[in-house]
Amino acid sequence: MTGPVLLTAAEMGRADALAVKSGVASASLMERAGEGVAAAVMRGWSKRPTVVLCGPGNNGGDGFVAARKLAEAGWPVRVGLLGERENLKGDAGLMAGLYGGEIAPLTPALLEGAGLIVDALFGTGLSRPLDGAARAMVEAVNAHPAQVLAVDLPSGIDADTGDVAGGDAGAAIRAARTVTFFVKKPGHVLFPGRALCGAVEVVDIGIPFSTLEEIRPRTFENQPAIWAREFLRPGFSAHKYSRGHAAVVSGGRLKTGAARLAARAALRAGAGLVTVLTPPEAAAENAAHLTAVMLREAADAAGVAAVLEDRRFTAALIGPGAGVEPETARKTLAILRAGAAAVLDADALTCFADRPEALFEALREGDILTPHAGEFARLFPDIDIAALGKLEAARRAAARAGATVILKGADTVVAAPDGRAAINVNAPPDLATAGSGDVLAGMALGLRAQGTPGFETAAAAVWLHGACGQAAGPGLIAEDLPEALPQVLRALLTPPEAAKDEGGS
Ligand SMILES: NC(=O)C1=CN([C@@H]2O[C@H](COP(=O)(O)OP(=O)(O)OC[C@H]3O[C@@H](n4cnc5c(N)ncnc54)[C@H](O)[C@@H]3O)[C@@H](O)[C@H]2O)[C@@H](O)CC1
Ligand SMILES: [K+]
Repeated sequence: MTGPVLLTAAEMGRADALAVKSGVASASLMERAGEGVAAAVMRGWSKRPTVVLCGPGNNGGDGFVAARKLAEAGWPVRVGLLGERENLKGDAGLMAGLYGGEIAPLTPALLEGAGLIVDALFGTGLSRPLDGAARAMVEAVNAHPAQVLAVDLPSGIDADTGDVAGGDAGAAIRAARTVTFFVKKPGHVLFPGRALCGAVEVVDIGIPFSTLEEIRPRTFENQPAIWAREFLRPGFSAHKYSRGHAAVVSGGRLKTGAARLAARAALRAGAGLVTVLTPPEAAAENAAHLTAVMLREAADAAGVAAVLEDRRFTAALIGPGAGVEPETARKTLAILRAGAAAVLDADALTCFADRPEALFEALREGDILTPHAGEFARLFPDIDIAALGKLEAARRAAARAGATVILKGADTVVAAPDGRAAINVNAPPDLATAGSGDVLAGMALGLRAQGTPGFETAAAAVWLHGACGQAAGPGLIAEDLPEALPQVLRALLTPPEAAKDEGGS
């Protein structure tokens, strides 16, 4: 599997070294990288005055190659360099020599009359926030009307976190397009990096894919390829009992909607049976709104435990609408002791804020936690998302909890306790609406109830949730999302050949 693999800066360095070890010349990697950039320029824009901004490392080396290729094609090119020409080392020094044209100092005056700017200041080697001449240049570029093509990454973006180095006080290029090499980096898919990249193109520079066998990447773009879609299709011998029985714990009388939303999503995601466990005082309210979803009373933690003694329950969800009272923590622990797989959301997470260890001790590997950033901070107060980035924070949290963590947001990160992580890219902003998270938890519940492992369940649920958001479109409300699942699943499970037949008949 290579398509959805993401490599960190360190892993990319290893890929580079392994390629060279296998006999690929390092200068040829840079030559092809720069060639790819020049080709993208010529494909993307008509001929116009182009300014190439080169940095002091190999990103700048790619810039010199691109400038040479553009000049050879008759493009009017100007090159600016951060630092001194004689300080360029290795392949970058070589490529600066081969460029042959004038190399100007890096000042905003370079941009006068530019119709296009190629940003080759920094790539995966960025090691601190931009300052001095680099920062002044980046600010001038962002204020300039010409579009920007970024080489590898928009300069200022951290390849591993997608953050602007230095945070709000830092600076980074805003690009219309980004050309990267071999495979994408996490910084291309995590915000704000994702937004600053514009359209991302991946260019093959001759690094053999066999290097991935040695690197064993653990970070992926969340695509169906990473969670083999077979589990979404019931086998021919399936019956409702073989597809799992999911339980959803309902909140009190005025907070029952969240559980019903989740229950419906679980049923649509393929759980054979779904039962809402309701406090007696909310039974009438729940009963009035349920049809295919079943209903049982469970007054408290003991009641939940009693229902789940029936081992045909394969998974249970608590959190949506649950309330942060101590009884929610007791019910959560009852679920974890019962042996069914657990999906814990919202209040079921927050109610452990004062004693997270009690929760972590009870969790098992297949369990799933679905915090947003606020819930995450309450449960993992010493894992600082702002300092570590979402990816590393989610990874540490999953290792700490011993369960899969879905750290929700526009770029939701799914992390497993074994170190695997997936970054989601298909969620439209329309999903930021009341009840949307309840539906996601329900989708995870429905998949987990069928025996799908925790990480695959979580990644698939997040992707399906995003796809349902796209299918429902602008104006969507949470109720629309489970209803969009059949069309999303049909598209996902229809082989391309059959889809052609359907379209053509
Ligand atoms: N790894 C690979 O396989 C390949 C990498 N290539 C290019 O090489 C790049 C990585 O090259 P490098 O490792 O040389 O790193 P960069 O070129 O990204 O930058 C490193 C240089 O900038 C300095 N620096 C870092 N942050 C700075 C800051 N904030 N202000 C001022 N100076 C700063 C460093 O001290 C170093 O001199 C990639 O992004 C890519 O563009 C390509 O040539 C093709 C092959
Ligand atoms: K760059």
